[in-house]
Amino acid sequence: MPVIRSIKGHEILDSRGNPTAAATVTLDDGTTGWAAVPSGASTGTHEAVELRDEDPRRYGGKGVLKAVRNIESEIAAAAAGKDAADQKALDEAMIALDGTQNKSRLGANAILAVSLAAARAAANSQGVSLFRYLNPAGPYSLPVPLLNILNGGRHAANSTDFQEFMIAPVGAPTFSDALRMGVEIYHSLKSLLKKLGYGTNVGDEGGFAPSLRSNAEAIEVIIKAIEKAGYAPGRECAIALDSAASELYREGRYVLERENRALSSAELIEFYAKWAADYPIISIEDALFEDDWEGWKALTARIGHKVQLVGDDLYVTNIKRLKRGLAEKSSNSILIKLNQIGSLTETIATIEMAHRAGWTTIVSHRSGETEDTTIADLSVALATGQIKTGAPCRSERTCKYNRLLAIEAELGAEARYTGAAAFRIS
Ligand SMILES: C=C(OP(=O)(O)O)C(=O)O
Ligand SMILES: [Mg+2]
Repeated sequence: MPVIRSIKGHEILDSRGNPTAAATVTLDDGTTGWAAVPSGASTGTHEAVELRDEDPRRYGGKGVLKAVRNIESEIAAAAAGKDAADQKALDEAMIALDGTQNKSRLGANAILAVSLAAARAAANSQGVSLFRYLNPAGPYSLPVPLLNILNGGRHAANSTDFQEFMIAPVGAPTFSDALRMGVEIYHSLKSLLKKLGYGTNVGDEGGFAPSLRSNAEAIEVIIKAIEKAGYAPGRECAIALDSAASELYREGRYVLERENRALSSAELIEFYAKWAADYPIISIEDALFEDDWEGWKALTARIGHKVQLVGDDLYVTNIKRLKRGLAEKSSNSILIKLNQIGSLTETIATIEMAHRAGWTTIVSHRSGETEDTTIADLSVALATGQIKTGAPCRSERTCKYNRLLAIEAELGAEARYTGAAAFRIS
């Protein structure tokens, strides 16, 4: 049983050029594990706290030296001598040490960096891949990649109101075929946008960010890109959205600037119902505001039988909010972001509760990412069936896709691609 000998904290940069926290855990057998924590832009109000410094002279007050100090002082002292492979005991000790509901004292970024680095160290010490360490018995499945090929909202200025237009290659036979399809459609979209006279600069997650005339035009150009790449929209490659509607919400209405209108919750639900009837949309995330519980319930009753409805800001990977969603039938799916809750143990508990209830789960990156690839292993280990990790370009996104290719190769004949079954809707 290798125990934790020491922990180092690091202030590193994320893909937006902002500082973020990382940690290295060293065990008494000499093995190490490193992990880094990403950072969101359209963060939910109910997320665990990302601790940042107040010193305006460093990174305009956005440094994470406080979190790093907490890793190296209090957390390191509490973790020293603990079994790195007893994830639950380690995470519970850090949560108790923090002592708050939202990890605001030590920082969810500090706690999560150590939580993940300890798991990596334990896997390295056992000489196994992280996905096998997380679930030694399997079964494993390769997720459907939800590739965000058109960025808007908080992730790209002057683009669509909705934040993410993703493609889901549900009809591919394997993960590598799905990724190839996604890449071909991404390049097909680029040439189509050029031909239409739109810009092909990219947003925070690597998707194009053109100044389109309307939100519907984004869907229409993506359908054309799927066809131009030689695939059947819907059957081979479906469309998934993340509206990030909390960012559109002003005084009880949803403001669509591109379309010069502000919709009530009921009107926006009808808007989605029409889109779901007109277009091959398989999934909508954060369709409504994070506290519009009544609206979510109505939306699920209206289109939940045929569209995956995913709560991101609504649940913030928090089991308490998920329980409310399950009781009220607020949606049929949950987005999983480790840093929304701040420990590996709590994240896994949330995924398992959702699966037990028959809901789907999507493991997700953040818009500010690092080269850490933990989410790829987590999606395979827990058979979440879907992963959201941006466009197939920019290394902080492709490292997750490349890790999934490596896992597929390691599994060989055992590798299973989830495909359309991941969505569990008719
Ligand atoms: C990945 C997302 O963006 P962010 O990290 O900015 O919250 C999201 O909203 O799903
Ligand atoms: Mg989201």
